[in-house]
Amino acid sequence: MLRLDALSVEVGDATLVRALSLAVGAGEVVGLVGPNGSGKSTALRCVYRALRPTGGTVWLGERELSTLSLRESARGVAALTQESGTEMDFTVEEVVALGRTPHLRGNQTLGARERALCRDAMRRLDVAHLADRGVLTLSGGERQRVLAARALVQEAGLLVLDEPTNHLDIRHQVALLRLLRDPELTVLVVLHDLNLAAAVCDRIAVLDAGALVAVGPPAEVLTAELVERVFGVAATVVPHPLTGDPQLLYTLPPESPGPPRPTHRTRGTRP
Ligand SMILES: Nc1ncnc2c1ncn2[C@@H]1O[C@H](COP(=O)(O)OP(=O)(O)OP(=O)(O)O)[C@@H](O)[C@H]1O
Repeated sequence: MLRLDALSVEVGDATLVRALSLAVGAGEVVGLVGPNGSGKSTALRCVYRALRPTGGTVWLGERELSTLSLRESARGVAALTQESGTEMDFTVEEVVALGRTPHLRGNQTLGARERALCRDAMRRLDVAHLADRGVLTLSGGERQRVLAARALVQEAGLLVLDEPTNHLDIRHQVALLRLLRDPELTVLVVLHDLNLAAAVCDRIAVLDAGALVAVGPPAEVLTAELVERVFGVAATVVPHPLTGDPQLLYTLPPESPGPPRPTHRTRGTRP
């Protein structure tokens, strides 16, 4: 469904993404993880056409992404990203309806089916009660859920999400990730929380310094050795008692002996 073929992004002397080859099959959820600055968002931006790669090819089904019109690619790829902002003072209902734009012609308005689709997405993302509110008045998590609803109603074959759980409380994180486990959806998602990634993803791809260093089912990829090597963190990996998914437990390392702290001066002891 989605295939990145030796995708590279170079800016000046820097290689942000290095010959990345990765496929996401129809109905699959693939997670992209890696340290800060490892190239995850950059790779994703090439998929939703915010950035033109300097090398390699993005295939959407049988078609090369760069040959599609913007309307065609908006029907094929829906994105929920850090760039999905809504600076205009639309209502929640209006913002969600914007997700249908790639399917409308000219000034065509939404039909009954489309309005029902929007209502359903708002219900699933728990924002129906906010329908008439201006998006600029929403909290960060509420706004993130509105943008997720907008991406869902786009009914694109492929959904790409960049840290979609940003701003969400744990109930809404779990609910949003649950929505991704829909056989109708093909998903490429950037996640920082490796435990949530293990719970939701069929496969996990690990980027380090722009290069793919591991890809496979969570239990094969999320080993203590990989987490130490890529993230520089000691983790204990245990199977989830109910699902068997790998879960990582972290302990804070002892504080390194830095310079001596200034001694606490108590009142009345000024020299
Ligand atoms: N236009 C640019 N020019 C130079 N460097 C850039 C440019 N855009 C991004 N970078 C750098 O490329 C690297 C990869 O950035 P990217 O946003 O893809 O990382 P990321 O893996 O998504 O990180 P994070 O986990 O912090 O969101 C970073 O070091 C970033 O500073």
